[in-house]
Amino acid sequence: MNVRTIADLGPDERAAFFDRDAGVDAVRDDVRDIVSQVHEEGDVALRRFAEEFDGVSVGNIDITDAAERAYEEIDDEVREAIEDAAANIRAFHERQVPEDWHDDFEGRELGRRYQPLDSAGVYAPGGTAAYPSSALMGVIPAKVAGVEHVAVATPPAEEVNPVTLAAIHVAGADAVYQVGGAQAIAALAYGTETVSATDIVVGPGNRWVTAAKAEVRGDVAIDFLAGPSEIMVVADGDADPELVAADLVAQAEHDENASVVAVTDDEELAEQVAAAVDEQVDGREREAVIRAALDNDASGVLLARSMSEAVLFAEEYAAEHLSIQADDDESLLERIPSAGSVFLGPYSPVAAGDYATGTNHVLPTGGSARVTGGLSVDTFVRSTTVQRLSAESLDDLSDTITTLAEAEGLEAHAESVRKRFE
Ligand SMILES: NC(=O)c1ccc[n+]([C@@H]2O[C@H](COP(=O)([O-])OP(=O)(O)OC[C@H]3O[C@@H](n4cnc5c(N)ncnc54)[C@H](O)[C@@H]3O)[C@@H](O)[C@H]2O)c1
Ligand SMILES: N[C@H](CO)Cc1c[nH]c[nH+]1
Ligand SMILES: [Zn+2]
Repeated sequence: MNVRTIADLGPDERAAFFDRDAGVDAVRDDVRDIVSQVHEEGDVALRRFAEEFDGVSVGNIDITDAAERAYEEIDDEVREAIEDAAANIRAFHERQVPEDWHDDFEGRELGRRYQPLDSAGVYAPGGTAAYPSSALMGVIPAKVAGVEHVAVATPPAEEVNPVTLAAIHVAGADAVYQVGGAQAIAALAYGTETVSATDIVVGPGNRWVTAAKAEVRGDVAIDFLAGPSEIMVVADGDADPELVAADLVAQAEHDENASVVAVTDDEELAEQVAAAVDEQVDGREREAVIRAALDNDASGVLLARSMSEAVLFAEEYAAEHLSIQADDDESLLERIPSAGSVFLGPYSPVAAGDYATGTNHVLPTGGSARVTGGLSVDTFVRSTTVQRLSAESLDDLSDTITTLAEAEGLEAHAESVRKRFE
């Protein structure tokens, strides 16, 4: 890997770091076509795409029964790890359950109530790697929120990954379908003969999955775009280059479209990180994927003229994962509010949050961390405001209401208030 200096990046090179949706944009037309075929042909299209994209001839699309069996059959050690991670994820998300409230505002009784959505569709990726952890991250918050029907879609295979199925069972899903990619998102959004349509479609995935969520948004609720993984490491000269490199390589391992960046003001550290990355990639099982991700226009080891420049770059990047490996990590964090999830200090590798701390790993990518956080209980609840006014409190407000109604030319609005006092 080469070290590049931020100040020397050309405008296009710089823009590439902040425009990370290019891979998703490139498949939008294909995905629109897949989504409309599923909408029109249902299960027939799902089976056709399973053959075409997954090389699998699917019998039963509904494999709900297989989840409990897989749970019984997997290794004890793996079952325990799933249960351990699930308990931590559940505990963290239980803290997020919003409470109804109401209060008296000078005679106006005002409140907010929360209700779970009726149903949710969770995508658990499984193309080039299996993602049991994503099944936990999608299903558990929905169930903690109180969603009655949670369905999971995961790519088809001769034998769907048993660990993913076991995780789906532990998380408490109500239905499991073997369908992957854009076609899975379309099925959860619109329904087919086998798959029930859901109120919201959530979960991470590759660029086809992500483009499909963008396509169905509007017809159905989605969480946000949680595409190919990203990491931004902000490091000072005291950071351990081997650890910085390890975190970059780990996220690069997800997808050739993943984006991984380290930024520092210390030239020696930058060179050491770049060299350590090269060493750590060699001979890995997913070496080709990692190398492709490292070659991305939005990946690199960057040298800043100061930590202030590094911080500004990281804030503009708005990474899915922000790792700060620097002495004054808390004060740097104050200056980088845009990130999906933050990892502070040398003992907080992103992999810890990926699996087991309890925080959610379904996180916004492509810069959308500027405006949204990750998956949470909030994703699965709707809020309603409620109000009851006394005669006196309506009287107190009536001049304000009628004056504004008349200023808007909406006489009937004003009249509906005056009528109460005739
Ligand atoms: N942002 C997040 O929160 C987050 C969390 C976990 C994983 N991820 C990302 O999820 C992704 C998982 O990717 P994956 O590929 O392993 O699994 P996946 O399940 O997302 O995608 C596999 C599916 O892609 C479809 N597909 C593959 N090639 C296609 C083509 N040429 N045309 C149309 N469809 C095609 C197939 O239908 C296949 O079933 C990675 O990018 C990873 O970084 C993101
Ligand atoms: N880093 C991914 C989110 O971008 C989550 C994950 C799942 N498994 C391993 N990692
Ligand atoms: Zn990961």
